[in-house]
This record gives sequence, C-alpha cells and structure tokens, in this order.
Amino acid sequence: MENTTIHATNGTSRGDEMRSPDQTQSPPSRLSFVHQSSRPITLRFEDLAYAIKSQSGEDNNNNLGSSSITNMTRTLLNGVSGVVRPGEMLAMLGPSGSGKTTLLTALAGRLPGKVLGSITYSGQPFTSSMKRKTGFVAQDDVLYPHLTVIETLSYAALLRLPKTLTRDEKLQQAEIIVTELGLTSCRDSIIGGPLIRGVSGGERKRVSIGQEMLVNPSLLLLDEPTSGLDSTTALRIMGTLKGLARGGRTSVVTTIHQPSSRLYWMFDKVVVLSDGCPIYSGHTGQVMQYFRSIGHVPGFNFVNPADFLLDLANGELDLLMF
Ligand SMILES: Nc1ncnc2c1ncn2[C@@H]1O[C@H](COP(=O)(O)OP(=O)(O)OP(=O)(O)O)[C@@H](O)[C@H]1O
Repeated sequence: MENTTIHATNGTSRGDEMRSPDQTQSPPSRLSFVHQSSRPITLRFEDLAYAIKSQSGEDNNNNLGSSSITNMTRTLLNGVSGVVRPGEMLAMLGPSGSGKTTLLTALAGRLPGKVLGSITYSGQPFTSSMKRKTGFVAQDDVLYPHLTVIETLSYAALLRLPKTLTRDEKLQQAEIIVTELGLTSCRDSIIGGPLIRGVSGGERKRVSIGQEMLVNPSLLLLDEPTSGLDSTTALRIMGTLKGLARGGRTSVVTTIHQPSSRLYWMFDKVVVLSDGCPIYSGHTGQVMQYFRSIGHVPGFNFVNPADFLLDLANGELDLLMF
C-alpha cells in the first residue's frame, strides 16, 4: 500500500487522507481510443537535485574591455521526491522561478546534464521506449500556423496512431478530441501565429494537449496547461485530463500557477516548491492538516488551499498564526 510522502522543513509524514467530493468522481469521457492504455506506469522520483553552472562577468577595466568571469553553481532543484501512480494526477505548485518546469522537464527525461537522485518508470530508468509512452505539452507549443485545428489533429492522428487503426478510425479520433476539448466552434479555423491571426491562446493550448492525448500516453506531462484560460475552460480541460487519467490509467503531471479551489481539488497529489526545495509532497487532501500539525495555520479562513500553499512557498509567513 502506498503511503503519502510529505517533505517539509522537518520531514514529517502523515497518513490520513481527506478528499473533497470532487476528487472521488471522474468526469465522463468519450475518448474511446485513449482510454485503452494497456501500459500503466508508476512514476517515482526520489531526492532529486539539479544544479547548473552559470557565469557571471564583471568588468575590471572598462577602458581596456578586460573582464573577469566567475563560474558559479546554481541549485535549481534540491531533495524533491514524489510518486504518481496510474490514474493519478499530480500538480506542481510554486511561485514563478521555483523550479516547476525544471522538475517537469527532468521527469520527461529532457533535462541536459546530470540529475542527481532517482527517477523510475515502473521501476525502470528512462529509455527510448519510455519516451514513446510519454506525452509532453510544453509551455510554448510549436504548431503549424497555416493548418486548421482539425487538420493539425488529423495529421497528428495519421502520423502517430498505431497501424492497427484504419485511416478512418484515426480521423475519427481527431474528431473526438475536437469535441472533447471544446474546439468545435474553431474546428476549421487556422492555428495562426505572430503574423497571421488564428485561434485564441486557450484554443491553441487545447490543440497542443489534444495532440498528446491522441497517442494514448502512459505518462502525460503538461507545463501550465491552464495558463491564459478562463476558469470554466481550465476546469473543463482538467476534467478531460482527469477522465484520461482515470479511464486510461494514465499518470498525469502538470505544473500550474494559481489553481482555483475547484481545480486544486481535481488533483490527487501536489508537490509544492519553494526556491527548488519541496515544502510539501503528498496528497492534496492532507495539506492543511499537515501544516496545522507543524504549527502553520492560515490567519483567516482560506477557501482555496492553493492560496495558502503559495503564501507559504513565497515565505509570506506573516499571514500565518503559529
Ligand atoms: N538553463 C538555465 N540557465 C539559467 N537559469 C535557469 C536555466 N533553467 C532554469 N533556470 C532558472 O531556474 C529557475 C527555475 O526555473 P523554472 O523554469 O523551472 O521555474 P518555474 O517554477 O517553472 O517558473 P515559471 O512559473 O515562471 O514558469 C529560474 O530562476 C530560472 O531562471
């Protein structure tokens, strides 16, 4: 049985789980193909640390243009652990620059240089076979500006779905994704780009997510999937991802900036980062109980635990009563 792992300043762990009613229900979905995942994966990361070498230049003599370069090491992640089982959704929360994207990129096996600690995928290291089972939606997605929404998804379906499906079945999957992600009204609009006006930023983000959902990943990693979206659209997308997680036994990991309370409760687990260090890693339902147990109680009645966590991660301790 899995125990909740909580890393905080004192490293304490707690066991009881509280869940909101929202967490126990998976939204219905019609993603027929993507719900057929037969390769569920447990993602486990333990004590991750990552540092980069940066150079800072300082002019010694401006007239002669000479300068001294100092090599500095900057730690971007330190002691981060967690586990995501098939069907679970994990959120990475923290202030801007706290290391969320770095951690997500590490879990996707895409970080250059050495990541200390251990990352395993059902007990195995990252391999090219694991890469094929992983979907990654980056913060700045790259799409062809001249293709329409349905063309983009149809090409992705034709290129990336297995040969066991007929051409018509593949195209049908693209249509299902269009409906599922609420893209029907812009189905035939071009994606667009800096020079040609196309779909909105939120619609564009949904197309990027759809491209990855199409291929039925065992592990789906998404960087800020809800940024720039209104809360209703954000909830709808997360509902779709939750349906994918539950139905397809996909492990879903996302970075997220400022989730609403309803969005927060859609996640099973959360890792909260502060300057690259975890202040919490475990079940979403246990957060308040855990921080209360170590003396951090919100100064007023927080409706949204995410607000409390972000205050903590930002060092806003004056908002708290001890
Ligand atoms: N290759 C790099 N070289 C120098 N600094 C880097 C590099 N990659 C990341 N950083 C720094 O590491 C820190 C963490 O970056 P990261 O993108 O992981 O943060 P984040 O929590 O995702 O931020 P945001 O919410 O703003 O996207 C930032 O201060 C960033 O500037």
